[in-house]
Amino acid sequence: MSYFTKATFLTSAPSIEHLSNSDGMEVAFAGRSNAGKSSALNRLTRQKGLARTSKTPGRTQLINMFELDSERRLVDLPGYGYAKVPLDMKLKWQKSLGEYLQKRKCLKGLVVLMDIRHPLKDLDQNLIHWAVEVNLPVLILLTKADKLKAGKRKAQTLMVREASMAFCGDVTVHSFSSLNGLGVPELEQVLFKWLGLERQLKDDAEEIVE
Ligand SMILES: Nc1nc2c(ncn2[C@@H]2O[C@H](COP(=O)(O)OP(=O)(O)OP(=O)(O)O)[C@@H](O)[C@H]2O)c(=O)[nH]1
Ligand SMILES: [Mg+2]
Repeated sequence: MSYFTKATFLTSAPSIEHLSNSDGMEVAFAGRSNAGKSSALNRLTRQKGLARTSKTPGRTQLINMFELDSERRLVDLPGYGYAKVPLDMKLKWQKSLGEYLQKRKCLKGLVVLMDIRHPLKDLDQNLIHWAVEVNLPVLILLTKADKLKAGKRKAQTLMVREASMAFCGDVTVHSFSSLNGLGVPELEQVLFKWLGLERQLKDDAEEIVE
């Protein structure tokens, strides 16, 4: 059984300023509205209803925190870039997201999710730049990879890998599908590393062998 299946809902916060506990370690999932952040968290944790997903963009307005163990958390951030959100709210969100990346000491890495068919929009690039500036490692997941045939999927992944080199930081790119599980082992491996759980990875692997 994967370590991540034990995730439980911890708390919701209306904004980053309201986040309390900054002990331990956390990894945040960010991306445009509808990119598939909540679906990815559900797939990772093998819990269909852990994070709320929706066909309507902008569904996750709150920051939702999930606990893995007493020292480790996963964070589902509200999506950005949804056209119908008023401009002042958009600006406020961008400002607080920037502060979260800069100031939150327990943040160990950022997973940036982008639809494989429309990657690296302006706001995605800004976010990755902010993360790289504060030396935060970034994992780009190209979501909904099941929507493309293998050839196009590989071409898109290579294109984003090449483009991401321009960020000059610790940026890794994988294609991902919450529908069929593509990219889940790669995601798990990166999270184990960021959360200081390489030992757990070994245990999980041994369990599979047994
Ligand atoms: N085919 C396919 N659909 C997906 C995948 N991931 C998410 N979706 C669909 O995309 C829509 C949005 O998914 P969510 O997980 O709610 O997206 P989100 O990024 O959390 O959206 P917000 O909370 O609004 O920012 C839903 O209809 C999902 O079923 C995927 O890997 N493949
Ligand atoms: Mg969501």
